[in-house]
Amino acid sequence: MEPHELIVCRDVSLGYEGQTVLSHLNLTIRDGDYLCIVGDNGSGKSTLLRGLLGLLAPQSGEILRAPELERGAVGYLPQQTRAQRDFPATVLEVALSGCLNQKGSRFFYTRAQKSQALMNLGKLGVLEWKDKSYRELSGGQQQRVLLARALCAAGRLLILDEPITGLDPAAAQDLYKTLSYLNTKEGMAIVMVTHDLGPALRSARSVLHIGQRGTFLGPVADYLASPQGRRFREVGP
Ligand SMILES: Nc1ncnc2c1ncn2[C@@H]1O[C@H](COP(=O)(O)OP(=O)(O)OP(=O)(O)O)[C@@H](O)[C@H]1O
Repeated sequence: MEPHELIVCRDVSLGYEGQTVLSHLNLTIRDGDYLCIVGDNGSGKSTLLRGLLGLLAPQSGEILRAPELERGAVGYLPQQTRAQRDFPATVLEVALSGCLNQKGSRFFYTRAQKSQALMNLGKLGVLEWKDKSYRELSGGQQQRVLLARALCAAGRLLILDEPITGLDPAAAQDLYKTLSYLNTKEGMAIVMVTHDLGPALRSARSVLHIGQRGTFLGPVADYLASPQGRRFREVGP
């Protein structure tokens, strides 16, 4: 792998127990990339994220990861479930749990990890709630805390699975602004699965569209001119 490459998928097929969901995918994620993954329900977007994260082994082909990602330095914002919304911990504890991968066998978080968690809560504009109970926050507020948590884990890459689900338009716009800031000012690579194409594509650089009639991978402008992208334009916002 080249030094600026984070994840390289070579001719990768992914699926479950004999069923192949994605076939022969070639994809490279590099430092500073901002990739949106789009496609119909059930097309395999979350499956691909599992592959990128190393949670699902490819059926064929190979997925290479930069060494620091192998050690867990990926920020991951999964789709939220109802049960997670009720998590009994303070906002700071939730953010700090993003540092778990770096904690090793130590029982306590270090002072540096606490400062990092506080800094990330500050970046997301939720520092004032640090001692509040997480379960008492609204969905949008919780999403910001979870993004701060993901940032605690992220070295160079953030992976997000439908991050604006349940957010009102203003909260969604705030989230996109934050992601743009992290990408352009801090050089964080972002890979995001979304159904919210219009606003998402305004900040993304490239698109992977997984469709029944084949995949598209390329810059946003080329996507919008492609058959898949044109279809989206007809039905999109
Ligand atoms: N753990 C699993 N075991 C077996 N099959 C699965 C599993 N997870 C997903 N699938 C199947 O893999 C296919 C792709 O699912 P996936 O969740 O990756 O799609 P998606 O594009 O993320 O969908 P959505 O837009 O609805 O979130 C579906 O047919 C689904 O039923």
